[in-house]
Amino acid sequence: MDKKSLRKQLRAARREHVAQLPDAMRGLVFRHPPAPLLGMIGDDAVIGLYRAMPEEAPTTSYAGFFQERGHTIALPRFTDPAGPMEFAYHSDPYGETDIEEGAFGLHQPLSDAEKLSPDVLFVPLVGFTERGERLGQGGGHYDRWLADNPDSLTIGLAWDCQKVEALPIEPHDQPLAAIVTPTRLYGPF
Ligand SMILES: Nc1nc2c(c(=O)[nH]1)N(C=O)[C@@H](CNc1ccc(C(=O)N[C@@H](CCC(=O)O)C(=O)O)cc1)CN2
Ligand SMILES: Nc1ncnc2c1ncn2[C@@H]1O[C@H](COP(=O)(O)OP(=O)(O)OP(=O)(O)O)[C@@H](O)[C@H]1O
Repeated sequence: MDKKSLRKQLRAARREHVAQLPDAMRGLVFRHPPAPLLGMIGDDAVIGLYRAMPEEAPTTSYAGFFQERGHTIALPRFTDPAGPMEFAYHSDPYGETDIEEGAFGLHQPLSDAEKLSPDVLFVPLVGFTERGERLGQGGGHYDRWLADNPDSLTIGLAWDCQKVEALPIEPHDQPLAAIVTPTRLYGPF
């Protein structure tokens, strides 16, 4: 199946899965990274997160967790929707006073927030394989950023229903170091 059809099918599966999740479950999943991954994250690591859309794996608990441990948190930011994605300092994951609406309807750090280069990057997925291949929204934003920043530790967050046997991987597709779902850790590879 091509990427476009796969995205359509996987977004529908994700939507249905999240719609049937009991409210009480939402706060219990993705609380903090599994121990094998935490052991790979240095105390000084800058942590790149994303502001989850309702159907994506939630990141609120990870933001609180890393903030409490003294990590610097960064979020994606676009100065121009047609331009590259960058990451910038997110100082207030609890109060969310330092973000505004940006490209793609997503909330992002203010334009004067310091630009940062995350050492560890948690990325949203549309689909993944158990070998660490990923399918994203199709903008190429993460693929491009990862091509320019090959040393970052890249970890996908996804629901179990987003796993597929195979993806039509292209040369520019950047693999993940690990994937976390509510029931499994795939990798680290
Ligand atoms: N929460 C979140 N933040 C993110 C991303 C993401 O996938 N999720 N990105 C990933 O690159 C970057 C923004 N790029 C994006 C590129 C395309 C679409 C997009 O096509 N959105 C669809 C709706 C998708 C859906 O229904 O799930 C749209 O606008 O029609 C979204 C974000 C950085 N921040
Ligand atoms: N390193 C790169 N340099 C230039 N163009 C790139 C690069 N990586 C990806 N692209 C372009 O971005 C577009 C989207 O790529 P693709 O469909 O693989 O995105 P994706 O798997 O959904 O991942 P992403 O989350 O990165 O958007 C493609 O047209 C691709 O050619």
